[in-house]
Amino acid sequence: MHSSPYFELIVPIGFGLLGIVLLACWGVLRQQRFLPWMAAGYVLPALGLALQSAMSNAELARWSLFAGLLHMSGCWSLARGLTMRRGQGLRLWPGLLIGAATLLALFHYGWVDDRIGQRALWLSAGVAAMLMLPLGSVMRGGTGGDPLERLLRIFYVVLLAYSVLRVGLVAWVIPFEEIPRLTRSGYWQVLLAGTLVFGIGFMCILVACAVRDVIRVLRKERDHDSLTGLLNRRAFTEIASARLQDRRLAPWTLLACDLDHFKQVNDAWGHAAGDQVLQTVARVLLEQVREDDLVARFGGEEFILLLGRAGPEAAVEVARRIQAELARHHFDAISGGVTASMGLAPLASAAELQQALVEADGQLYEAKRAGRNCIRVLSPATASPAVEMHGA
Ligand SMILES: Nc1nc2c(ncn2[C@@H]2O[C@H](COP(=O)(O)OP(=O)(O)OP(=O)(O)O)[C@@H](O)[C@H]2O)c(=O)[nH]1
Repeated sequence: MHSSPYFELIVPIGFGLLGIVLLACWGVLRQQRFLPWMAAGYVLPALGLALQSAMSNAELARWSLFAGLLHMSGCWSLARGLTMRRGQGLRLWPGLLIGAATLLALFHYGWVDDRIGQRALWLSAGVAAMLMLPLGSVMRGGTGGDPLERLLRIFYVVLLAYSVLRVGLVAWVIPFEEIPRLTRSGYWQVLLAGTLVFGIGFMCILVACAVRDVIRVLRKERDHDSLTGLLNRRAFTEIASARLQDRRLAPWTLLACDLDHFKQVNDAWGHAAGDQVLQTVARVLLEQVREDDLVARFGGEEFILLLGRAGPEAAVEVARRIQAELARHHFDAISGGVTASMGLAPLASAAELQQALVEADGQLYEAKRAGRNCIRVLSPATASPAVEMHGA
């Protein structure tokens, strides 16, 4: 089996292009800082392969150190990119040690004692050892059932297994010393074909993961209030409509909560202190409700809660609890607690959501008019503002 010189060139060029695609993706997805490392993990070995493909065995001996450097630094970049993707670092010294040992061996078997088989063996072993560096980082933690993450892991494990297997093949199966020109041999052709197919697959998964991660971040930014991290109005409406389909969570009550005289907090302690109070209030609200309840900030100092498995009486209990907690809470940014007015409205289905928002807001307005720091509830039976309760 003899390889075509075109094929020998197509593979490194293909790899270089894949590296450029990764770089271009990084240009768009700037937060994905692992992408340039992965791009280097493609481009540097591609240069090494191109160099090797163009040479006779005698030339390979003289250039082996340089080609080895390209392969080693490329593999280290790949390892660095994979650990960075998992939000971890990669220590430099194990990579330096592996790289130095490999290059030393390549120098010896290229310049001192020219033995192509030994060079191939040491380079394969160096590549396998370098690719092992991110093993712990890639395999640690669950994939959360994410098919892309699982696929990425599988690809990495196959890449590692292949690079280890290659060390065995090179050591015991392939008679390198009898191959007149390594880069025209069947071994080289299979190596290039396998590397190309694998490289394309790996790159597709990497890009898909990067795009998916960016979409997740954008979606989070779209759905959440940047100051408190709570749901914003848009996301609240969307998620509440879906949650209201779940009959197991009935009955529901909508709770509108607005801090009293918040302008005075800003005026007395400054806007930054006001921001900190809003963040703390958001935490208090989340602490006082169940996990499947929804808490949103609709803007300013107004918060909306959807309470499940809570009729008006249970919801009033929650509102009282929140008021009591806000009053006694120690806020770092201001002295003393804050008070809040609350308006409650029951609802039976998603179709009633918009109406219930208006009603809860109406009750909140009533609570403000009644002197603040109190709770108003729209009675479900009479659909009129019936219950009046003063808070803590
Ligand atoms: N620090 C801070 N203040 C905000 C934010 N959004 C709105 N505010 C302030 O909240 C205050 C709301 O003032 P008002 O609407 O008069 O309400 P209030 O002073 O709480 O009075 P009542 O609601 O009637 O009890 C304004 O001073 C806004 O500038 C924010 O994100 N951070």
